[in-house]
Formats: sequence, C-alpha cells, structure tokens
Amino acid sequence: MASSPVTMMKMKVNDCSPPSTTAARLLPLFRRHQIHFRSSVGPLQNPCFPRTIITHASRSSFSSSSVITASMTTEASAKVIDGKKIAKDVRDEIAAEISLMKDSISVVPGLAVILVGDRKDSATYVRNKKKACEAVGIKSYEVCLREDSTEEEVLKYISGFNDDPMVHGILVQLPLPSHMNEQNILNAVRIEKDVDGFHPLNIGRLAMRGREPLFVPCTPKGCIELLHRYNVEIKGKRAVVVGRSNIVGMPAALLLQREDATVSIVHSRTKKPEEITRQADIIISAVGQPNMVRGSWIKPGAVIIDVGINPVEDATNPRGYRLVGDVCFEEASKVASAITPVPGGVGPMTIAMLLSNTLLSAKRTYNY
Ligand SMILES: NC(=O)C1=CN([C@@H]2O[C@H](COP(=O)(O)OP(=O)(O)OC[C@H]3O[C@@H](n4cnc5c(N)ncnc54)[C@H](OP(=O)(O)O)[C@@H]3O)[C@@H](O)[C@H]2O)C=CC1
Ligand SMILES: Nc1nc(=O)c2c([nH]1)NC[C@@H]1CN(c3ccc(C(=O)N[C@@H](CCC(=O)O)C(=O)O)cc3)C=[N+]21
Repeated sequence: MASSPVTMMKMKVNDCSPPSTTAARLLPLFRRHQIHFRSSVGPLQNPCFPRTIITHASRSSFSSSSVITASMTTEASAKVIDGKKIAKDVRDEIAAEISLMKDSISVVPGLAVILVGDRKDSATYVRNKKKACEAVGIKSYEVCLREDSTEEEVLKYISGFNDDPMVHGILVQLPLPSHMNEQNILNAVRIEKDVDGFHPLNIGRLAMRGREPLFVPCTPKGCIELLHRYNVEIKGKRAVVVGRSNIVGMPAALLLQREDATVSIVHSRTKKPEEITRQADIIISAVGQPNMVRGSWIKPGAVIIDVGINPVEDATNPRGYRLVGDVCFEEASKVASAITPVPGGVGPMTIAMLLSNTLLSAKRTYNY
C-alpha cells in the first residue's frame, strides 16, 4: 500500500500547471465575490491538449500552430475562488465564537483525532488540523497508533472519546490500514460526535427530504460554502459531480440536490463523461486523477470546484512533487467563469469545516 505522496505519485499526464499570472487577470465582467453564469465566451475555448507529457518546448510550438486562433491570446480568465482566504474568514468567525463561549460558559470545544499508521500525507493533514484547532481555541486530543495495531485498539480509543465529556468531535483519519474494517470503525463513533459526518445515520439523513443530519461531511460542506460565499446561484442550475465516493462525491451530490440543483453524477463507468460535464453550470470534481477534466469538458461560464489533490512529479519543486487537481487549471480557467485552485481551494475549507462542525457539536451539547 502507498505510504507517502511520493510513493503514491502518479505520472504526469500533461502540463496543466496554473500560469502565475492567472490569479491577477480577473475578468472585469465579475464583481468581487460575485459570479454570474456566462452563456458564452465566443470562440475562445481552448482545444484539448493531447494527454501526453507536454514540455515547455512542445507547448510553445503547440501554441504557435494553426490550432490556436489569434483570439485565444486575449482569452477570458476565470475568477480564482480563493479557498485559503475564505477558510481564514471562517476560522476567524469560529475563533470569535469560541472566545465568547469560553467567557460565558467556561467551555471550549474539543476534537479528538485518531491516526493509524505512518502515511506521510495523513500525518501532514493531522498536523495541520491540530494547528488549526489551536489557532481558534479548540482543544485537540491526538492518538497515533502503529500501522499494525488491531481494530480493537482503535475501537477502544473511540469508546473512550465517546464517553469523554471534554471531546465534542471524533475524527478517524482515512484511509485506515487495509486489515481494518472501516465500516465497523466509523459506525463506532457516536453520531453526536461524528464531526466528519461519515456515520451512516448522518449520511442517510442527508439523503432524505425533511430530515437533517447532525453533521455534513466537511469537504462537500466546504465546496458549498465556497459557492455561497462567492454568491454562485445553485437553485435550478445543472450540477455535475465527478466521483461518487462516500466521503466526497456522493455527499456533494446530495448537498447540491438539497440546494435545488439538478444533479448528475459521473463515475468510472460513465461513458462519454465530457458530454455530461459540458451541460453543467457547476462542476464538483473529486476523482483523484490529475488534470482529467479538460477545458473542452466545460461549458463556457461554468463554475468549477476542484476537490482533487494529486501529487505529480516535479523536479523543480524541492519536495520532488507538486499538487494538482482533477481539473486542468490552465485550460479550464479560460472557459469557466470561476474555478478553485489546487492547492489553496477546497483543501483549506475542509479543515475550516471540521472546526465549524466541532464548534457546532459543543454548542449543541451545552444548548448554547
Ligand atoms: N480537498 C480536500 O479536502 C479533499 C481532497 N480529496 C481528494 O479528492 C480526490 C477524490 O477523493 P475520494 O473521493 O476520497 O476518492 P475515491 O478514490 O474514494 O473515489 C474516487 C471516485 O472517482 C471515480 N473515478 C475514478 N476514476 C475515474 C474516471 N477516470 N472517470 C470518472 N470517475 C472516476 C470513482 O468511480 P467509481 O465509484 O466508479 O470507482 C470514485 O467514485 C482525491 O484526489 C483526494 O485526494 C479527498 C478528500 C478531501
Ligand atoms: N477522516 C478523514 N476526514 C477527512 O476530511 C480526510 C481524511 N480522513 N483523509 C484524507 C482526506 C484528505 N483531506 C484533506 C484535508 C485538507 C487538505 C489541504 O488542506 N490541502 C492543502 C494543501 C496541503 C499540502 O500542501 O500538502 C490545499 O489544498 O491547499 C487536503 C486534503 C481530508 N481528508
């Protein structure tokens, strides 16, 4: 099993790294933090680059070929949805609320994180969660277990945290080692402390009309929060979710549906996925395939939320790799009206939503 982003590394399929100037070239058409769907941007759409490694040399010769028209040099550029900034705003709001809570009822929220094994990426996420908790005033409790621990040991810690009144949220970092039964473990978390929103009862309620889950899974909740804070209208729009995992794709589709979008789901068995995504006003992509969603898959003016976090080889980066999304940013930003970058898009929002769910849980416990 892969043990780090480097060993997990996928081969580079094309060079879609965001041009450094993209963030600065905002469309005058859009007011800050307000996205309107464009019906068309004229003949500006980028043709698909071949799915091969494109070096700088081959790219420049490609762009001077007859395939790209002169108009493409003046192409529109999508607004970049700044997840880092919005996540900071959310964290500031949470910190203010926690400070008030502490002053009035002398309680601070507590989050327990259980990490099993030594995956480097998981260790990084857990470290980042801990830092984020400390910064807003949430007390964090951390358990790190060896890769060869038993399921019973994990269940024992969950049971302890379930009974601990100082702990309002419990997160078991995924993926778990393959010898453990993920379902058994996630089911053991008390739903009142299920801040990840992965308990089947929470997911079931999310899927039912007229029912309310206690917690909404953090990453999909972060995607919707970004759409709301950028004033993207969801109601009545066509949304396509690429990916149907229990933790991102499926709950993202359910949430969009709850927001009155008309939702389609694309997965690994979908034929001609680009024909479906091209109908979308909003695309949320969570597949884990670097740069899979090309410019030609996108309707002009669509809003793109890229959840994918994919390490690709990059010799120029001190880490030897860099993170890219599921969406070819370079192409998509010429067609879409707004797009999240990777990194700096959905990732920081996931952590902000975890803090938000933990605060919500503590408030619920004390009827605050
Ligand atoms: N930004 C963040 O906060 C987070 C980012 N992530 C990232 O999001 C990505 C997805 O994560 P996760 O949902 O856990 O991944 P999973 O591997 O659990 O699910 C991937 C989904 O994508 C589908 N899929 C895979 N290949 C294709 C393809 N070629 N065409 C269409 N659909 C495809 C799969 O279909 P099928 O069901 O048919 O197998 C599956 O539904 C990863 O890059 C992950 O690192 C994840 C969590 C949080
Ligand atoms: N129980 C559980 N809950 C999760 O929510 C969960 C999980 N397990 N397992 C793994 C995935 C992945 N995930 C991310 C969180 C933050 C970033 C994040 O902050 N990313 C930064 C980049 C970080 C970097 O540079 O390495 C960004 O996109 O800007 C990414 C991915 C939560 N997950």
